Amino acid sequence: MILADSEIDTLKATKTIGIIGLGDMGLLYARRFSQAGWNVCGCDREENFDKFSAEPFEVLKNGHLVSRKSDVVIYSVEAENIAKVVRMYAPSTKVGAVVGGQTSCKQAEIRAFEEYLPEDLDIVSMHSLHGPNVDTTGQPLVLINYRASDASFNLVESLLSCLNSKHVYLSYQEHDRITADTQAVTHAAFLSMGVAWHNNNQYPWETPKWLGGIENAKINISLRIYSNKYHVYAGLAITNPSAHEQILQYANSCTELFSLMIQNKGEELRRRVFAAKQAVFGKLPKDHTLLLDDNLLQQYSLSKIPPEGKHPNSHLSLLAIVDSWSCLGIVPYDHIICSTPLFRIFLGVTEYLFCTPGLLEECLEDGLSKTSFRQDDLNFVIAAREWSSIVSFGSYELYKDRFVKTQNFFMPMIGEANKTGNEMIKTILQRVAEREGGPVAGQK
Ligand SMILES: NC(=O)C1=CN([C@@H]2O[C@H](COP(=O)(O)OP(=O)(O)OC[C@H]3O[C@@H](n4cnc5c(N)ncnc54)[C@H](OP(=O)(O)O)[C@@H]3O)[C@@H](O)[C@H]2O)C=CC1
Ligand SMILES: O=C(O)C(=O)Cc1ccc(O)cc1
Repeated sequence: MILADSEIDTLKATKTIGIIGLGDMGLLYARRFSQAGWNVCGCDREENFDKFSAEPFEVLKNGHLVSRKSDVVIYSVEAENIAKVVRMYAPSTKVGAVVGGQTSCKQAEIRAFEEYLPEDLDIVSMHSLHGPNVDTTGQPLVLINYRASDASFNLVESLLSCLNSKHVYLSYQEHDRITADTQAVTHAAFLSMGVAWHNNNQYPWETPKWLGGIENAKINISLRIYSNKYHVYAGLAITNPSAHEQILQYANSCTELFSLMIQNKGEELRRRVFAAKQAVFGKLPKDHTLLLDDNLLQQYSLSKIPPEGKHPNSHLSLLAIVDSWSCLGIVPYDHIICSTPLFRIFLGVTEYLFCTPGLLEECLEDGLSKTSFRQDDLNFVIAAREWSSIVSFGSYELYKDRFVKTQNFFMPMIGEANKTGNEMIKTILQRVAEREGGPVAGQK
């Protein structure tokens, strides 16, 4: 429960909030809490201490110093490091404090808390379902009351209320299941697009094949992911066992649909894709309006060449996501309350392809009869399989190696792609907010 303003003012005057890990998300939280009038302290690795001298909150040398004086401690470190870092600082936690974390998959985080925190400490975890450069207003923020008194939970919820996000209450198991369904597969698709372009030695904005709004969305989001730190995506996929299954299904769906196309098994392909369409989109109300359309996305192109004509495209990456949702029994609309901006865009683009009259038939026809996309689709299948095996090996090193190679390939365009992608996301999030009648959120 969010407390009354007067009660929050009392907490602000008496409680200290500690953030361990002042990277992108930790800094976002520390700055926002401090701007809202909370007493905040934080730390990063000791060797980074001097980087934070201009921050408007107290920066300490290490997590022991943060833990011993803070009434709320939030760990905001890499998923890969969570157990190691919690083990280090947990014994220094102040008596009576409440502890949480920001990692994107909660199983490993909760295990670390269970194992290393003294039993009398409360645990309330959280997850902001957006990146650090997105306006927090109206975005989903998951709160997990794992083991806490009402007073501790209310303290954490009241603290987080200054972000103006939409609070979603889940168990950690529900959280991990939903984020595997939404984030992990979304990332797998966009990561695979990047690797396929890289392996084909192609910058998609230089190739007239990738024309039009849907293609702009694919390119901008893929490059946006490759502009980030690899560990965010690695941690989220590797630490979440449900994600392995989803990503494998995505790779299998890509392989099987592509096999049907190259064998020219039109009837089987149509039957399978239309059954998937029915499973995923069949229950949408008659008056459902599409979130996205090709015209809206047309303007967000990285290409210097004016668009000319239309190129056939099988849209294998989008056919495969609907097929995998259908195979896994996932109805993505059930998870909209927990959606990240990228998931909404992926769903929006997919919905556009599947629900615009005639478009799906056209792309299946292209996939079956046109060969101009075969090489790209083959590379896409290989890339999806590669990501699936990297995740199932659970190797951060392999993940990093694959990610960074493709990141380097796109480096010359990352700055411009981020600018265009930011504009695109801003427009889309405004559209989401208008549709839902909520507060308008967007890119900062
Ligand atoms: N970025 C995103 O879009 C989102 C990320 N998350 C999750 O939030 C967490 C943080 O992500 P993000 O901020 O992006 O990542 P960053 O890499 O930007 O931040 C993590 C920070 O923790 C620091 N750190 C590592 N070990 C310690 C330690 N022992 N003591 C203090 N600080 C330490 C790191 O230092 P160094 O770099 O030197 O190792 C780094 O500065 C991750 O678990 C991520 O999955 C959640 C929502 C969105
Ligand atoms: O929107 C997305 O999917 C992102 O890529 C940003 C992101 C990354 C990790 C999270 O735990 C939450 C959001």
